Amino acid sequence: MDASFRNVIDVSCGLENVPVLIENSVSSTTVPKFQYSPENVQGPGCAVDPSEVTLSGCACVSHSCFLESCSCLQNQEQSYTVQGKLSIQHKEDTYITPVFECNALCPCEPIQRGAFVCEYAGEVIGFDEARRRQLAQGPKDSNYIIAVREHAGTGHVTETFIDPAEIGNVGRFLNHSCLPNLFMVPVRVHSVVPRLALFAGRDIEAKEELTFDYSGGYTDVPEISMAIVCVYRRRLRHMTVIGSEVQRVDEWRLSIMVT
Ligand SMILES: C[S@@+](CC[C@H](N)C(=O)[O-])C[C@H]1O[C@@H](n2cnc3c(N)ncnc32)[C@H](O)[C@@H]1O
Repeated sequence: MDASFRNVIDVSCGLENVPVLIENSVSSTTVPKFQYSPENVQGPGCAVDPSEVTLSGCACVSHSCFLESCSCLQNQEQSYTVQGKLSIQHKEDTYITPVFECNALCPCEPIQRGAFVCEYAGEVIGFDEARRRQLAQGPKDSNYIIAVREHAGTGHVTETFIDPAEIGNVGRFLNHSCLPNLFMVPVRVHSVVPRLALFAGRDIEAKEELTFDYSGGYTDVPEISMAIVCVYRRRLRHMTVIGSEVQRVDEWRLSIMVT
């Protein structure tokens, strides 16, 4: 990394895909104190929370909407090229036209195979703390601790324990399936601590529940998966490495759907 940056400080606190670094020539006292937000937030006098979905979605069922029929796109000319770049049509004496896009209420866009879906983010804890929390769980409590073991070619094993039970992101709501549509990959960005990223293992249509295999495997072959459904409880214990017995396999309190 460029030595002219204070690579210890990511001003975005990990909220951006790439760290926002401070140049070493900037004195630490002049680094502005502000809460970094990658998106607009509602401030005083703003009647509409910008993070809320306030535009209705289209009713397109195809995977790509057409200008003529898509209610989201109808207010504009073709805004993007087929390569996904903005169509730049600046002409003299014309105003820049706003862009309307499909949104979370539109059923038109499947999640494509290989697409990043979300992170399984939470408190990163040590083995002893993970075991302490695990042992403190009652038989009916859900287990959120994911243990990931990475085996380096040298024989070195790295263990990471992430618990989103008290502090965590949307990943905490994902259920286990032996026939999942997501798979987990440790990703390192700016830290030796891996981030647990979930990617689509196949194209996922609207309204499908998002699941991953807690044991770390991935198969989308139904015949193979059905054969291992009966060992779900044992697999779950294996997944957490440090031991978790799911007592009620019929428990479905919450699930995530693609909308
Ligand atoms: C990471 S949480 C998943 C979200 C959880 N269902 C919730 O509502 O918060 C893991 C817990 O969900 C439950 N769970 C996950 N997958 C399940 C499945 N396929 N069948 C029944 N329960 C499941 C188990 O209680 C497990 O300990």
